This record gives sequence, structure tokens and C-alpha cells, in this order.
Amino acid sequence: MTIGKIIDGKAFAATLRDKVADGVAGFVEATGRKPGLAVVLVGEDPASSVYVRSKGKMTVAVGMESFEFKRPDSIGEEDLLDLIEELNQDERVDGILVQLPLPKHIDEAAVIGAIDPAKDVDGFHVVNSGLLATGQEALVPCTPLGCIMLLKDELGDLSGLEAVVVGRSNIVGKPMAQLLLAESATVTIAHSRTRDLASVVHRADIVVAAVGRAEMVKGEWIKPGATVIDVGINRIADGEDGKSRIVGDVATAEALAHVRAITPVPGGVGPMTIAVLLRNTLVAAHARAGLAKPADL
Ligand SMILES: Nc1nc2c(c(=O)[nH]1)N[C@@H](CN(C=O)c1ccc(C(=O)N[C@@H](CCC(=O)O)C(=O)O)cc1)CN2
Repeated sequence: MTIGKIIDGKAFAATLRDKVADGVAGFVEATGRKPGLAVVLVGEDPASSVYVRSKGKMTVAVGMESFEFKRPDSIGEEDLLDLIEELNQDERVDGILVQLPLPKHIDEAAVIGAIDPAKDVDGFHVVNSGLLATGQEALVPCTPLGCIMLLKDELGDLSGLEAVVVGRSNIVGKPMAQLLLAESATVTIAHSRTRDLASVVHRADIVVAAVGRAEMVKGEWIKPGATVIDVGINRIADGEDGKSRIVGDVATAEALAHVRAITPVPGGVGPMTIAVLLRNTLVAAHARAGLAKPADL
């Protein structure tokens, strides 16, 4: 039995961060200032706090300015919108990111819609999703852009390949499908109501699993030689000692016998998310300064 390749997202992300650091040095030389990223965290969700801390550290590590804004769960929507407006006007800030999820009493769409699209380094604003959908230059959501980078690195030209995206979220599934379409793949979006998901997935040369359900995509669903990108990060109880571990949306151990290549969880897509965020911030900084974006990004 042959075993598929494990795609090392951690190593790819480290190389991307090095390229961003080089690009930042060039930007500082050209403009006399550092690119700046503002991250807004509402509440104290432990996972979100870890991601925000990590974003701050990596922002500084590539030579950018990091601005962190922590607000309590109880913040009102108007106050959050006022903060966003301040950041929109702040010349030191090239990128604004509001860590998701937000507390239930805050309208996520209203907050994202208040971010200046030129500073929307998450690529979630409708202006950026519209630009992406119509094939124009846009700030693109970090996780799907990271997935495309890994796929192109593994497969080269994606043109004509059959791709199935499992999941239809605005953050991953929909932009992922748009990016694959832009690469001339033949794209299907499957979701919780899709009939006979196993046979839909079995058609695919590329499977992107982004449903948020632990190991839902089974190994036998995968067409031999397919490439699988696992976006899921699901914490599950492991054994009797009460400890937990993280698994993806794909049953990786089973899938390895079928795939050409697969991203692991952890260490696959996750690390790409923050590396692409830094890349997007540098791209936004160049655009705001009227400079062309560095060629290798
Ligand atoms: N405004 C945003 N909110 C959220 C986003 C986003 O892109 N923008 N994505 C996720 C969280 N996220 C970054 O914000 C993120 C998730 C996972 C990882 C990561 O590196 N994961 C590791 C495992 C981590 C662990 O052990 O818990 C991995 O997969 O190897 C980075 C960033 C939701 N919110």
C-alpha cells in the first residue's frame, strides 16, 4: 500500500513569512515607515486570545507595527463601530482585523462592513468579496488564499481539475470556490444538504474540507490520487484521561492510503492563515502608499 504525502503547512508558512519580512524591509526603505496591523479582540474566548497573541508576535517578527485593541464582551456595537472608524482614519494602520467570532449581541456583518475595504486584510468586506467574485484585484480571505498557495505548490496548474469544496461559509467555502474558479478548476460546493456527499467527494481531484465536523470526510470517499486540503480544527476528547486533541474535518489516517497529498491537522492550513494575514497587510500597505506589490507575494 502506498501512503500519500503530508503537506507541511508549517514550513510553507515560515517561508512565506520570510518573504513578507523581506518585503517589509523594502517598504520601510521606500516609505520611511513600517506597515501597521490593528487587531481587535472582543471578549475572552481562549482560542481567539491565543490566535490574537500569535498574530501580534508574528506581526512584530516580520518588522511590522502591531496595534492590539482588547474590549470586554459587554461592549456595545456603537462603541465597536467607533473604534473601527478611528482605525480607518489612523494613517499608521494599513490593516484592520476583527477577530471572529464576535459576541452574539453584535452584528458581525455591520462591523465588517464598517472597515475601510482598503484596510480589510481579512478580505471579508462585501467590496472585497465582490471584487474576488468578479475576478478583480482584491484583498482575499487568508485561509482560502493559503489553501490555494499550498495546492499550487503541490499540483502546479489547477486548470481543468475537478474540485469539491465541502462547506459554504463566507470565510472559507465561498471564497475558496471563487479562488479555484479563478484557477480554471471545475468547482462544486457541497454542504450539509448535499445528497450522497460520498460520491460527490469521490469525483474530486481536489477536496477542500471546511465544514467544522470532526473527521466527517472518510478515507474511502477520496478518489485515488486526489489532493486533500483539510481546513477543519475540531477539538475532541481523547480517551479516558479527560485530555483533548485537535483533528480536522477529514479522517486523515484512513485518507492517507488514498491521497496523493493531504494537509495535516495541526500543522497544515492553520499556520498559513496568519502568514497570509501578514502578506495581505503588506499588500494593503503597498496599495495605500501607491506602490506596486512585491512580485513574489
Ligand atoms: N478575523 C478572523 N477571525 C478568525 C479567522 C480569520 O482568518 N480571521 N480564522 C480563525 C482563527 N484563526 C485566525 O484568526 C486561526 C486558526 C487556526 C490557526 C492555527 O495555526 N491552528 C493550528 C492549531 C492551533 C491549536 O493547536 O489550537 C494548526 O492548524 O496547526 C491559526 C489561526 C477563526 N477566526
